[in-house]
Amino acid sequence: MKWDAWGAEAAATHLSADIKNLLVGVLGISGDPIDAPTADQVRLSPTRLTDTDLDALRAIVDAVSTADGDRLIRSGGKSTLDLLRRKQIEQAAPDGVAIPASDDEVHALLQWCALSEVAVVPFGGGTSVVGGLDPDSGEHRATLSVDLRRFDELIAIDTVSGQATLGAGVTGPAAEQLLAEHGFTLGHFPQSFQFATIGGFAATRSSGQASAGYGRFDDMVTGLRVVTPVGTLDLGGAPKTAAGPDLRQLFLGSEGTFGIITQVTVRVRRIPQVTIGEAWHFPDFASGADALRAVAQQGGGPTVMRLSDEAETGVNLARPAEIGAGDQGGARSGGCLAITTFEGTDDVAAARRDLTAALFSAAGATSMGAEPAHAWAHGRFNAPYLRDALLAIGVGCETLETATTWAELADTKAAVATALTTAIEESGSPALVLCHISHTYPTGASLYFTVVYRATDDPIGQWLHAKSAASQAMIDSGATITHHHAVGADHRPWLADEVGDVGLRVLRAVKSALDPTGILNPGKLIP
Ligand SMILES: Cc1cc2nc3c(=O)[nH]c(=O)nc-3n(C[C@H](O)[C@H](O)[C@H](O)COP(=O)(O)OP(=O)(O)OC[C@H]3O[C@@H](n4cnc5c(N)ncnc54)[C@H](O)[C@@H]3O)c2cc1C
Repeated sequence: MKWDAWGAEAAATHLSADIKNLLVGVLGISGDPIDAPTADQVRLSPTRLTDTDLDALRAIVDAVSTADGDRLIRSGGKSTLDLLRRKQIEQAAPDGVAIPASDDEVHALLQWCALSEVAVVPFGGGTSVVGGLDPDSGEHRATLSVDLRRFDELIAIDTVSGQATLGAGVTGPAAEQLLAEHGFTLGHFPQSFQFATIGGFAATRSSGQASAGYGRFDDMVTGLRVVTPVGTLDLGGAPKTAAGPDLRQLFLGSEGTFGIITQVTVRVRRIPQVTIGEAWHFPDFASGADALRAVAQQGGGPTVMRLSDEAETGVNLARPAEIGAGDQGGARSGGCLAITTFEGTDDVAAARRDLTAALFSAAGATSMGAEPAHAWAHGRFNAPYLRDALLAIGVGCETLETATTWAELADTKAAVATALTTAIEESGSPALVLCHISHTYPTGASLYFTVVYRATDDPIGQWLHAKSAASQAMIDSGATITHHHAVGADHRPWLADEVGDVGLRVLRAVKSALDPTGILNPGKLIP
């Protein structure tokens, strides 16, 4: 993973001259590259760990570093805010990095940190988009990034029950590869799939693009091992239990503030025999949303089901390589694009497709065939590279998401889009706001927004203003502050609105029981 951008070096996207000219015309940018330091030019805050600290840490773990390169790569996640910070000369970073290899080492590290007043930021794939990896030391004297990459094994697989235990540091592709050797799949494909980890998915309640068929990551988890400063919990076992509240739920979404997840047991499924892709054209977003609701409420439908609004359809966001080439490559004008996939045996996938097609057709959809769905599947992990190319020429680009009930969906979409547009326009730039329905449930859906605008001389302040307006609009319209990106530092000011004062007291009580000195991920999740 690059330190200042998304993804692998070789996979960078370069904007075509046509797109650049379009952006110059629409946003009024110059098109020239903006200033950004190389890694060598960045000045990190000096480490506050002493030689005595490092000796103590190295007695616990053999991989401990205070090298600038190791600290820089773990100094944040991959939100636009993070990437804008990476363009500054002076940057904050954790004071050191430790890479433990066993539960015992994690426990010893936590105990040493608690005694030594050193904060701990658990680090998975480094793909947080909510400030979950900010090197915040809180009340403590230093910050240690604890990287889980050595927890990289398939620990066990039970092919009879359909469940597998994976180390927290296993990445998305590694998990699929390890499970495929036994004929199974996890079916969790967030856009950050290539770099994010099993532990990170659990810690943030991640949701993947195939959630209509496989569920969210928290639906897949059957067991967890969590190491805390006061001891280790092994949770899960029986498929369901009435033995009191489900403690696994305390740790799903705990974002490294209650403990470090070292193993996750997940429900896995046999690799499907076939996957059919099909795209659909709806006359407008309202009819498309009604159709997705009908399918989600009926059940037995697609594995992937998403609907772009008119603006997103118009700019071709489903095909990052062809942005601006006209909707669906010019095949149709107006309306909205929906993408579906269906899995199973030949018969099951076909039956699921037919059930969905009947409801879609009744809502005015026409099939566009398989090709646009294949194009989406082919390019679905590429869009984040585009953001880097935009930021490099002074175009702001960020995504944010929420979820609400079907009854409130249209109002929430309008409120968030208006808040974003108004806030960006107040900064002096036009705003292009795109949206799609990314995850569906019988009772509601998540809305995923992309906003593109001209960055000002204060791009961080500009984005914080827009993000704050959008977050407030979500809360005011009764939607959640986050459907799957988590809370981190960025959404923390709105958590009280979401869970109430008593809810916050419960979370604080749990934290103080598990982490009495408050070393775990200060400044995240709990205000
Ligand atoms: C381009 C892009 C696309 C994305 N698309 C999606 C998407 O489609 N769906 C989605 O759900 N999310 C998405 N995300 C957000 C992000 O990928 C998820 O939140 C992911 O689950 C984070 O996993 P990670 O391993 O990278 O964790 P990190 O980013 O390393 O950490 C995330 C948080 O969890 C904590 N943490 C990490 N590992 C552990 C552990 N083992 N124990 C305890 N705490 C831990 C960290 O301290 C941090 O607070 C996207 C992000 C980017 C940059």
